[in-house]
Amino acid sequence: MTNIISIYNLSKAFDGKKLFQNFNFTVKKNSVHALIGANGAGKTTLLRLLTGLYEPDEGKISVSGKHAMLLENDYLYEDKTGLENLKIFGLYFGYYVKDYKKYSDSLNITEHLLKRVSTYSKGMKRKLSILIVILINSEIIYLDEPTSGVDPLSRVEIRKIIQKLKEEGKTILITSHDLSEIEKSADYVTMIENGKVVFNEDIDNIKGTTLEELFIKEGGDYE
Ligand SMILES: Nc1ncnc2c1ncn2[C@@H]1O[C@H](COP(=O)(O)OP(=O)(O)OP(=O)(O)O)[C@@H](O)[C@H]1O
Repeated sequence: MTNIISIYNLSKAFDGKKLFQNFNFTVKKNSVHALIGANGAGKTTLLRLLTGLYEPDEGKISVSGKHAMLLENDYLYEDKTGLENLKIFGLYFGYYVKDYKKYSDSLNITEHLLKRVSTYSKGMKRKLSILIVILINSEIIYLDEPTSGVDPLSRVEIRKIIQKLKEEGKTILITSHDLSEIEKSADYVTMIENGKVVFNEDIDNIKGTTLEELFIKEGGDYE
């Protein structure tokens, strides 16, 4: 499998403090790759570097394809319905709203789309944001904490949609603190700490030990 994302020798500092130094990282095309690490490890910053929001100080970042990103927080029009949100974001991003049903059914939010977002639970808002990101139909999908604050049933639905996207040929890079969820949905896991790769594994190679055990062994302060 070819690499769709390659980071070579990245350095990035904030206010003179180095976060990433000689950092190397690759993501295989059409895989589900998880980035884990304690608070402040650099996961969101890495996504910002990949999406061009931040410039590297040194090194090379190569991304072969268009991306869309689920942000850490949901930015939705609370006083509009779910469907109206889909339409508004469709205007911004240039997607056709008619293509949404197969995904909204999998996410189990179709029947809620005529309700105002202000009546939604955190899980429903997260799923609506994910639906918008999916409809953008880019090759690479970044999901920053997709299951944070989400109920167990919605977590299963989000996991299923990630697999569906993979079957459609997408590449998905997820940041998460939800290690049991990552074990179920990722093909590859990279743990970062203080801007360094602590381990980078094929999920099949860590079977027998849990990600949580590995995380603690490698020094992360898992909450
Ligand atoms: N624009 C910025 N200016 C100054 N410091 C920054 C900036 N962006 C990120 N940082 C610093 O980089 C470090 C990593 O933050 P980041 O949000 O990437 O961590 P994270 O792994 O995503 O954490 P969390 O799990 O809490 O979301 C933090 O110490 C943060 O203060």
